[in-house]
Amino acid sequence: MSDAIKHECGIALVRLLKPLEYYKEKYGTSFYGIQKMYLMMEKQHNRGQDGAGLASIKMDMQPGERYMSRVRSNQQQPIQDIFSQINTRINDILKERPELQDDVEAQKKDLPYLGELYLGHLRYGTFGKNSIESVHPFLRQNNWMHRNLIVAGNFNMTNVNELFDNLVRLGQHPKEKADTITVMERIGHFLDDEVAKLYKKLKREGYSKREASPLIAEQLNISKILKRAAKNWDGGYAMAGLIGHGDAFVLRDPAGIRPAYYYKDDEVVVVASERPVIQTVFNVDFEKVKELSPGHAIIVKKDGTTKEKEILKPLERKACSFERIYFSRGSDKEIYHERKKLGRLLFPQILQEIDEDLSNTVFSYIPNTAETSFFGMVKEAQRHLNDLKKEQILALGDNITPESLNDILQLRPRIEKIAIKDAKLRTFIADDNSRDDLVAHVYDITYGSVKKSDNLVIIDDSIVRGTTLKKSILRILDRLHPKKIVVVSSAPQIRYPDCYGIDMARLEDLVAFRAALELHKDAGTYAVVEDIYQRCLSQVDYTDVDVVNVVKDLYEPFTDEQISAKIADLLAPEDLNAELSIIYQTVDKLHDACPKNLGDWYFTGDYPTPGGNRVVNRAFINFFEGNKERAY
Ligand SMILES: O=P(O)(O)OC[C@H]1O[C@H](OP(=O)(O)OP(=O)(O)O)[C@H](O)[C@@H]1O
Repeated sequence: MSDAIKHECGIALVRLLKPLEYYKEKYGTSFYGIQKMYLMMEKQHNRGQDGAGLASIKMDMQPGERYMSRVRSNQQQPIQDIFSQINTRINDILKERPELQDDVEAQKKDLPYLGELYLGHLRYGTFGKNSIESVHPFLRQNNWMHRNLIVAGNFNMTNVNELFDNLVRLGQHPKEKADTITVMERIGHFLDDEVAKLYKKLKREGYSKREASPLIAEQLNISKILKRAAKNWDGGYAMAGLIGHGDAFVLRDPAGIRPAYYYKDDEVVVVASERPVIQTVFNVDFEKVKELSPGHAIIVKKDGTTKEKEILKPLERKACSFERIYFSRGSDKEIYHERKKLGRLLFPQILQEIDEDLSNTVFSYIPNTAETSFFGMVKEAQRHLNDLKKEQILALGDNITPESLNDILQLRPRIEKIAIKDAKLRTFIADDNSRDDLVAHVYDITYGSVKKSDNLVIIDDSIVRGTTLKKSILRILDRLHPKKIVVVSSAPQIRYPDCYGIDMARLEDLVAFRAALELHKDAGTYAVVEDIYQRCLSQVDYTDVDVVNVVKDLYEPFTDEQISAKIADLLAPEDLNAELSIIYQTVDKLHDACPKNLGDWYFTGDYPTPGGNRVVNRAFINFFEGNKERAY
């Protein structure tokens, strides 16, 4: 599997429950659905910037009339690109045929993309080629309406090879080994099977082929299809699909690794990867947007009946904590508080690192995601200073004077905007090849904000490969000549690869892993590396449930602090003048801050699905053998 595409990361689904005339009447436009899709996708651009795609379905069309459309783009600004393609096509037709302007029925017939059901996708494709073929949604077409399948997902499977072999065993001949194709073909296979069974049943009941078609669509049991299709999936996913006649579904993985939220009223059913997107676009309160339960699917039948159904037995909930720390937009009510708390909880470690010298310390953050945890960190600094002030004021007793009081009250945390990000891009989700150069040039600095006697505390949400620090931030901070730079990470040390959708694939890319290797070299215990390799090899033929993550043993002898100190050594440019230290969040405090998202495999090595242990050991084998392939 050398060039498969991974990390498909944002979905949006809209089902309009009323006829298009209703929206024209109420909202002044029959393009209501398209407009909402644009907003839903735009507001999730944090989840993927390499590609975007949209598919639409018109319901109840006559034979010979087009009812499915799809548009995809892998251009620079893919969301804008697909919607400008849609607008151009629609406007061109409207210009030629102005009589369509107010005739919704004719519009639906003759304008592309104008339908009742929409599925959008944003692609975060950090691996493999960014060709248009890798952009979702994917189509599996057929002349029977109810056999058409459109799939888009935020997912990553750890057992693609096994799933592929299963398809071959079914007699299929898949054109690619990529998990998207594998997953779609699997759903497609059971869709076909279900359709065939229904047809047989209806035939027995005396229906003709033509009469059977709408009845098949009506009786199609989506949850049964999903149960059979997803039985052997091992991974993290929010898998969305549309069926040609108008059924729709979104299925979430049983450990709840990938996120999915939905909202329903009498006009729409909406599903998205992030809650605030739905809140803003449909103007609804936090409480009205539901989280899709792990192992469940939301299924919207063509007649509008909407149900959340258990498809797979839920596993222990391990929702991805990196969603909360970095990946999601921080505008969600809960995520906003969680990020602030992450910053707050780091303050005691920071205070120690700066010898409690708050007068000579400037606080700042690396834009953009860390801004919220910065607020939390500063609020805690304020609270700490208030306690100090209280003590000092009380200690003054009768000697209190306006001047002495003033001196005390003047104490406050010094905060500055130090680092500036020139581009709106998220570098982490930029594709591997261009990232280093991007990181090196994307940040700039505010001069004149730090004195030579100052500590500079700068918080970032995560230090993964350390590229942002090494290639850019540390050098530019050093130009301000602080005495000491303290980099604070609101995430714990990332020690293990992710295999469920966030791009942390190669062990040797992770700076914590490189630090552990160096510590073993220093301690004369590097032989453990070969030993771990041998133990990884010895498990290659085990079934997934029996595999143990032996890479944990690499970190076992060292404390978090030792690893952090070594990371600082590795990341400090040789000519750095300031003293450098790095502080990471602890895993316990992360859980305290984000209690609903306890998925922490990249920090702890505790994978929520059996496939994870195989992946981490494979990643170690790849590292040891100098094999640049990804482990899943
Ligand atoms: O250690 P590294 O491998 O360099 O990765 C971590 C960095 O990448 C992310 O920035 P990004 O530019 O993606 O996004 P942001 O502006 O939203 O923080 C993140 O916020 C860290 O700064």
